[in-house]
Amino acid sequence: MENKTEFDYPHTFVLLGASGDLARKKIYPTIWYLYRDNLLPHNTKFIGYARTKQSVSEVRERCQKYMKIRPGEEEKLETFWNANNYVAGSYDGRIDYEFLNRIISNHEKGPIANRIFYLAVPPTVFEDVTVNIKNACTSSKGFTRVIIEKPFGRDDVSSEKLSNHLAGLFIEEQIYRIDHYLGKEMVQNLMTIRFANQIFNPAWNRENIASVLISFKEPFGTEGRGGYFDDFGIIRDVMQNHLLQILSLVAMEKPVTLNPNDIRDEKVKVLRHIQPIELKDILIGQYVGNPEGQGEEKLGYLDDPTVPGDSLTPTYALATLWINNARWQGVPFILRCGKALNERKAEVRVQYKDVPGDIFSGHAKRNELVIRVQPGEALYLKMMSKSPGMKFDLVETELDLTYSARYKEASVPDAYERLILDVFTGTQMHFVRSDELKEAWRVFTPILKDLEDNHIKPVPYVYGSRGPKEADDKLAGYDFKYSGSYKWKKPIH
Ligand SMILES: NC(=O)C1=CN([C@@H]2O[C@H](COP(=O)(O)OP(=O)(O)OC[C@H]3O[C@@H](n4cnc5c(N)ncnc54)[C@H](OP(=O)(O)O)[C@@H]3O)[C@@H](O)[C@H]2O)C=CC1
Ligand SMILES: O=C1O[C@H](COP(=O)(O)O)[C@@H](O)[C@H](O)[C@H]1O
Repeated sequence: MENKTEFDYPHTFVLLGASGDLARKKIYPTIWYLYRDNLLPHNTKFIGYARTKQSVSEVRERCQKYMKIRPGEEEKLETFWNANNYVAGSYDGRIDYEFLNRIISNHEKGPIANRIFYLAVPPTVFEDVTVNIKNACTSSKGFTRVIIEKPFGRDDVSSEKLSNHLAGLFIEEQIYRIDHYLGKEMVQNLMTIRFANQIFNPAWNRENIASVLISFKEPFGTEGRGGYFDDFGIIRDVMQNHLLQILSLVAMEKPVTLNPNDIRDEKVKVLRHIQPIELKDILIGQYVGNPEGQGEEKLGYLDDPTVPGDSLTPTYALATLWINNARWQGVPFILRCGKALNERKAEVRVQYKDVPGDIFSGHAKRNELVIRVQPGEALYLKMMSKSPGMKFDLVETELDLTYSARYKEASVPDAYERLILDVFTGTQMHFVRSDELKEAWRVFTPILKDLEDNHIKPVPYVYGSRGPKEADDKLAGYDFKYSGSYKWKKPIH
């Protein structure tokens, strides 16, 4: 008898919210890349579902410019779109989902057939959609998995309500909560760096590390999309999820095995050691226009017509978290994120303590291990060395692993590509479990409430700057030393 694997059975990928921005710009292109690279089960069909009446050709046309089609791929692209279907239906009408179910069933020949539902829909229809998937579209002869995107609520209460709702419909193994930062190369590398290198592990603690700075910077503002953002703000948009996920990977203990639940158990454990953030440990900012800037840079957050003129929503935040365990007690973990800043950057900066027993008259600067998530994946360790030649002076230098130089042939997949493929293969290592989410909201809900209830005014900062000046003073107060003396020379390869 022929030996079939999971990948030989029919799979259906249903994209709910197929007419929207996320679907067009991110999800259709992602499933195309996976299909193009033959990474998906060969018998996979794709169905778009949304209220808008449209044909597959219209979906295709709208996605075209985001698909990055290379010469020679035209034929494959045709077969991709031939494997697509589109169903127009409501989000709350069971009858529409029964119709969707019939369409899915049409190609499910054989004893096993698996289904994946991607919810690229606004949170307002989340409950209706999931109830209808459960009642009308669950696979009767294979797995049913649902992928959901943030926001997973806006505080502890609403998040718990959503978790309870989902738990009433699906088991945790069916729920894939996306935090796309968990799909990024260097975020995935954190565990390897820490646990596959004896040089880092013994010094990864409060005896050696002064502070940890985790940053996210974006060089553009809300650009007319402030309506959505204003309801959430940068803390909910980036800090409570992406930056906290990175923190948990930097700070957690070594998991028992690489099993996804062992890893997530450790992430939950370290989060449980974190106290809710206090007002004294946070600084919030909001960008104002730069009169000398160009185009959008001239406009402040409040100039966005979709934002209320008196909005106090932060577009920048710096918060310090304290982990009260034996490894980290007293070490500030500083999370910093903002929009309309001077550059695009996401990085982890582990700053080591000053060398005790100084014999270099105060010239030795602190070591820093920098893990740059983007742009341009890199890991570099800033260190002191003797200046080359006759002199005995110190120089600041680095051990540098820049991916573009070291791995010239490697192509780093996009975060969504990895994560969607993980859903097909059933690996939940890079997805957020409900108890992780609960801990994240426990840490952030009180401070969000404090900021909102007390109408705390964000500090203004200029579009295109490094953020509020006060943020650097705050950093210095948390034992993060910046000397400004490090000079990097890009190597010539
Ligand atoms: N492999 C590679 O590609 C490597 C690249 N480099 C590059 O060299 C450059 C310098 O390296 P880097 O590690 O950033 O070293 P630096 O110590 O020079 O840090 C520079 C960063 O410090 C921050 N900063 C500036 N002023 C202050 C202040 N008053 N207080 C606190 N922080 C401040 C700024 O970032 P922010 O605005 O975020 O606060 C700035 O980008 C970077 O562009 C880096 O990417 C270096 C080594 C290897
Ligand atoms: O989740 C979000 O992330 C993006 C930034 O993602 P990146 O992969 O481009 O770094 C951010 O722009 C958006 O506001 C936020 O919701």
